[in-house]
Amino acid sequence: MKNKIITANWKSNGDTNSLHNLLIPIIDFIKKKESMLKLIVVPPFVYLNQVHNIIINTNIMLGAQNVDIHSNGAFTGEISVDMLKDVHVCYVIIGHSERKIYHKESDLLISKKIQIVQNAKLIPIFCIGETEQDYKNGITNQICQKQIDSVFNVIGEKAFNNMIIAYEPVWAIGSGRTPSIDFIQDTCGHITDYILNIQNVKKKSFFIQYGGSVNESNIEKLSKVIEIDGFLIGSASLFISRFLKILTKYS
Ligand SMILES: O=C(CO)COP(=O)(O)O
Repeated sequence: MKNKIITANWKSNGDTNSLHNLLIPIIDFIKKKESMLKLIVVPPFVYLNQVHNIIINTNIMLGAQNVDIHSNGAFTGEISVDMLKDVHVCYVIIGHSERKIYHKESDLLISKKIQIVQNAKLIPIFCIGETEQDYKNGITNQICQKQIDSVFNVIGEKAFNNMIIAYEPVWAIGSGRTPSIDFIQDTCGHITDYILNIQNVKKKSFFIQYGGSVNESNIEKLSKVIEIDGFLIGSASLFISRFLKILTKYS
């Protein structure tokens, strides 16, 4: 049976009302549909508690968009992994390209965050992917390998067990453009083989999502990629009619 995991990354969007109004029909859909689909919703930090209270008693899971590497203490403005656990977070997006671009997060910091998250028994959604220039230069595989190597160097091969890896080409995020199906297939296949080789095993113990301009028009085509276990969706997950179409087509 193919894994189907959808993560809705709401980024820095929404408010108390709009997130409530978004979630109610999603919960209705998930309850009615006997589907193998697993759904993770990832609101901004300040709405985690509210969202938890709405999705409680459903099988929708809660994710966070970031975490600090420090535990509780004098780190003004930061959120620790203990706080995330306290508000029932199970997944944490780490290494998103927007955090690399706007907050200058390095591969080393990202690897440390993954370690913190795993030590707390939460599951990282580790974002990797190439810039447009890398894509044009034909070095996508090397870029993904470098990002994977950094995690391996800090945590070792066990890092990849049960992890979600999100292949998100930076140039596809929010642009309306996606790589070809063949390209996604080849890249995700390469990521899988590369990690299996590091682990020296044959069986995959991690999941791969694709992210970047996934929408209601391309979801059917994208879901044909056999290497993919699901999708990390940004803007299309903020509009209920679009998101329900995605869930319907993918279920
Ligand atoms: O960055 C993304 C999800 O983390 C993708 O965003 P879009 O779906 O808006 O392209």
